[in-house]
Amino acid sequence: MGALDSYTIRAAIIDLDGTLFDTAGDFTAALNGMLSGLGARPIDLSETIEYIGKGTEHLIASVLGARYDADAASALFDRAYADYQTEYQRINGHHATLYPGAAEGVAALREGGIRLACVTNKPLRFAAGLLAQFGLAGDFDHVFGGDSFARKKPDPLPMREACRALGVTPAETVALGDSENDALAARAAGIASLIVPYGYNHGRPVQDLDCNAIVGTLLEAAALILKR
Ligand SMILES: O=C(O)COP(=O)(O)O
Ligand SMILES: [Mg+2]
Repeated sequence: MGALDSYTIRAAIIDLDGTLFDTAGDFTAALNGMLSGLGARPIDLSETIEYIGKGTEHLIASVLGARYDADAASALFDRAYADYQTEYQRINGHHATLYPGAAEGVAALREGGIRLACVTNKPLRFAAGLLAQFGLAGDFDHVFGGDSFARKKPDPLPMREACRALGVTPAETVALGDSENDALAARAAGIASLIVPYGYNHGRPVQDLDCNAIVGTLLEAAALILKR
């Protein structure tokens, strides 16, 4: 019995950071550009990874919160947020790599006639820019970012809106992600989910997540979805 045997899947909603791409190096470089302008302690990859996944506001608030008291962190937020975006725009894709099986999984799903949306908490322009750099933009029917809707994952709104845009029901859709934000959003939207173990789940094991299955790669996910 495969994890999706009772489903007829017509669409997949794929997360970006930690699922398609290892972007921890891009995040770390942009944060360090911002932190050096503030004269604050730099960040390393392992600290960055704990904060990725809940969008830019959460990321900046977490980084400042680990370096300043609450009043100083909130006073610095607007400047830090603006500086971070400038830095990220400049370095987007310089350090990012596709995970093994990610491009192959996307290609297999497309060839199998599955409609695809990318739903990420990353700002839309950075997500669209990265997909374009790696030649994947054309594979997605829609791309939605953390600034595309009023609420981000783990709220189900982005998943519901993606289903609407794709012209499918939640029951015909599967979400592929790397974190609790994807699993919770999918569950609340009534969408099945497959989770990869190699991304960013705030330092916690993905085995504890409420999902349909853990899959080693997106290519493995594609095989389950296409029931090959
Ligand atoms: O920008 C983030 O917080 C990461 O977003 P994602 O894991 O939803 O792609
Ligand atoms: Mg992710």
